[in-house]
Amino acid sequence: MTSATKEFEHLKIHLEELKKATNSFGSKVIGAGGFGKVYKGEVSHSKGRSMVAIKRLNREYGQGDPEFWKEIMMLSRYTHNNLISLLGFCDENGEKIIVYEYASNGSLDRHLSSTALTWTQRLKIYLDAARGMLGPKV
Ligand SMILES: Nc1ncnc2c1ncn2[C@@H]1O[C@H](COP(=O)(O)OP(=O)(O)OP(=O)(O)O)[C@@H](O)[C@H]1O
Repeated sequence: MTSATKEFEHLKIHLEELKKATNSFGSKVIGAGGFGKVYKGEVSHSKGRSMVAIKRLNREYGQGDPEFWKEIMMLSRYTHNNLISLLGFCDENGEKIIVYEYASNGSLDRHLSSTALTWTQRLKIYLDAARGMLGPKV
C-alpha cells in the first residue's frame, strides 16, 4: 500500500454500504453534475452515521481517476465551516464514489438564484464562500 493510499484509508466506505443506502443506485437520485449522478442516503462513515450525498463517477461524463483523487486529496486535507465536508469514498470493483455531508438547503447556485434573498444576503454568501476557499484566516 502506498503512503498516499494509507493517508485516506480511514475514509474508505464499502460498496455494499453505498448500495444498501441507494437501492443499488436504483433510486434516491437527487441531482447530476460533471462527475455523474448524485444520490441521497444514510451511511456509516468515519464520523458516525448520517444522511449523505453520494456522487458516483460516470466516465461518460468526461471525468476520471485524476479528478476523483484530486477531490479526495483537497477536501480531506482542508475543512472549513463554509465548505461541504468530505465524509468518505469508495474505490471498489471499478467504482469511484465520493461521499459528502448532505446539504439540506440544496446546492449553492440554486440557493443564490432564489428570489427570497436580498442582494446583501447574496453578497454575504459570496464572501463566506470565498473565505472558505481562501483559508481559515481570511
Ligand atoms: N452535498 C450535497 N448535498 C445535497 N445535494 C447535493 C450535494 N452535492 C450535490 N448535490 C446535488 O447534486 C447536484 C449535482 O451536484 P454536482 O456537485 O455533481 O454538480 P455541480 O454542482 O453541477 O458541479 P460540477 O458539474 O462542477 O460537478 C446538485 O445540484 C445538488 O442538487
